[in-house]
Amino acid sequence: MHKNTITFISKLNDTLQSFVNQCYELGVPEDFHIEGRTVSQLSYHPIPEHSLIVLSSSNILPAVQPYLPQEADVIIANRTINFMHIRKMLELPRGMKVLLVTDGKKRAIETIALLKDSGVDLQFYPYDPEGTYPEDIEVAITSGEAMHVPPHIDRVIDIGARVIDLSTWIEMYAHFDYESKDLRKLTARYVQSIVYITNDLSNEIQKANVLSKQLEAIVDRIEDAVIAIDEKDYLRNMNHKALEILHLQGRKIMDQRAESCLPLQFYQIICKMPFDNEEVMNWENQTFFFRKTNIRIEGNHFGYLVLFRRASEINKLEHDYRRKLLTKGLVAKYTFDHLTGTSSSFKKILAIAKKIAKSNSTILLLGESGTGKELLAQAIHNESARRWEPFVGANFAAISETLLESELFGYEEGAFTGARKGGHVGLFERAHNGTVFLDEIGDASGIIQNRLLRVLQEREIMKVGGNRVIPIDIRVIAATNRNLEQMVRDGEFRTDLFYRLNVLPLFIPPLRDRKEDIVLLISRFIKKICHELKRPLFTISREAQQQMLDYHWPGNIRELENAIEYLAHIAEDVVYPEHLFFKGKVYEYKEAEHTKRHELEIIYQSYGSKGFIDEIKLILTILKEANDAVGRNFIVRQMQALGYHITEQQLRYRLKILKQDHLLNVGRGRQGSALTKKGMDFLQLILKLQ
Ligand SMILES: Nc1ncnc2c1ncn2[C@@H]1O[C@H](COP(=O)(O)OP(=O)(O)OP(=O)(O)O)[C@@H](O)[C@H]1O
Repeated sequence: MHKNTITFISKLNDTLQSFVNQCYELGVPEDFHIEGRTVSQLSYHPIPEHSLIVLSSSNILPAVQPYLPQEADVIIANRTINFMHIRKMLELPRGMKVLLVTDGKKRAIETIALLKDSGVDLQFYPYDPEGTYPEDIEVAITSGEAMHVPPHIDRVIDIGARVIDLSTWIEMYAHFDYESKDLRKLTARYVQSIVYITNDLSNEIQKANVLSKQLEAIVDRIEDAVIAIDEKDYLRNMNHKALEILHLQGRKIMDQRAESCLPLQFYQIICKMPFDNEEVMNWENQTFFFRKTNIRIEGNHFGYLVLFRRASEINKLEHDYRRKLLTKGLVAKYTFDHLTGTSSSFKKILAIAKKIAKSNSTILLLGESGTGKELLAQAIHNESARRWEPFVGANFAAISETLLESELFGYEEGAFTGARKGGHVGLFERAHNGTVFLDEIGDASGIIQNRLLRVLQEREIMKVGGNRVIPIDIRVIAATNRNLEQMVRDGEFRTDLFYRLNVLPLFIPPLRDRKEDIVLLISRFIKKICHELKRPLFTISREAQQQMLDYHWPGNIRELENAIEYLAHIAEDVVYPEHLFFKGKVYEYKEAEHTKRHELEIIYQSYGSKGFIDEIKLILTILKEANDAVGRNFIVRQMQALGYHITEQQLRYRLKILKQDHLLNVGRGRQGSALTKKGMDFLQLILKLQ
């Protein structure tokens, strides 16, 4: 029989194990004999006689009682946290919500009390299998009982079973009359484990200091002014920029209440501001862009961050960026404000163009040469979300085919004789994130069409002589004055490429079909050119203006602009008919037949999509056969006789559309409607296509 036997008893084996480990760690005297029993072992593994019995908790006393030897000495252990494991908890952010899990709520509450006494600053919730706890908890802490942690919590910190505290050890030593030197050794060892963790902590604190200095340096280098305020309204960080804007340099404000150290009006602004929204605010007569964001760490809220910057600085940045693009020739100069025109057809185009500018889809601009397709493409780019990114144009009629491929896709170094060192970045690559304008697409050769199709389908390019694909993000706007549909039919243009491009087609009517715009354009160009030439403004006589309105402008707006420039050189204050170089020329409606037909086809498609075609065909046929202007009543009656029931209101709407598209003329008052030449052509097209 050993003289100094201690028998530890607990419910769980792990707890017994941690007690035995603690004996070795503390270096108990050699004549100590350690025994261990779980409660369930007691029935077949009795407690040795004369042993000092140490119970893990008073809870197990009733279960142990029947097995206690007579006059046994029993100590109920005071238990404490194993400090070696406390570190894991200190890594969690202060005040974070955590679930404390043991085998029952009571012990969880005890452990929480212990942890709080040890200075652990977390928001603990005791786990109760039947109870509730906040749903957003993401971390569980357990003292050796990870098996009870609810399965949806992924992060579990096991701080091990609680160990026996110093007071119980002293009580055990006293029971066996150990000398004071043994006690001193015990306390020294016990305290040492706390010293280890203190050392660890001081290292951690040093590391944290370095990190915080690094963070400060980084925050200071941010161009925005930054303020971090914690959830209790204390200022935790503020960079130089913020100090400067708020005139707070040199003041000791860190870790003070934000309300008491920030200028009151400023404080009110940031309090009222919604989260995660860019806000424009005025402060001391300057405009600022503000942004306020929550600071969340592992689902817990730790205050918020305010970032702000003077609008003028942002404008400067954007300006600099644009200037950079400009020097590379990658900027779209024109916006919708540069597009002149008041005719209803032109206004309709502008309205559609503004709408489709916002989308990312490919746009196909159709129209005769000089109608403003490139101008519109630039305006669309500048109205889109890509406006700060490059706008790159390629003209398929202007570059030779041999050059075109390397211009579009770039080439690798050594791709061919004469290839530049370092290779060449192609147009598509330069346009990355921006817009590519494919002008005169109808002039692209078969080979280029194949390559283009690939780019549009795959959104990636391969350089000439290269073997690597480069992904690109571009918006495509294509333009042509040719009839692509006819070209497809004639086998000159790839069908699949046509469908890729024809996503959002937009037809710009020739100038002769929107004469209302001519006067406005004339006055705009006069101002522009006189300003450039630094000459006084001039006017156009009524007769000359009438001739200009009657002229058919085959070169469209470009021709009109050139005409005004010419006049600015030759005319004094007033332009008379004799100044006009096209005087006497007769308007012949023989401009590109294909463009005319294409326009009619687009009208056909648009009526088709509204389901009007049959009715329109009937209306046009009635008008044609009447061979004169007829009233609405007449048309309604004729249609009814042919089995079509249409109200006068419905008819009025259809006539309005036909008039807008110049397919018929509607006379004033009771004069009725009559077919135009264009209307006649359109009827023929319907008959042909049906
Ligand atoms: N609505 C408009 N308002 C003012 N100027 C315009 C307008 N449309 C075109 N212009 C001017 O007319 C000229 C021709 O325009 P643009 O080059 O865009 O035409 P385009 O249809 O692309 O011609 P092309 O098919 O020959 O390339 C340009 O100088 C442009 O500034």
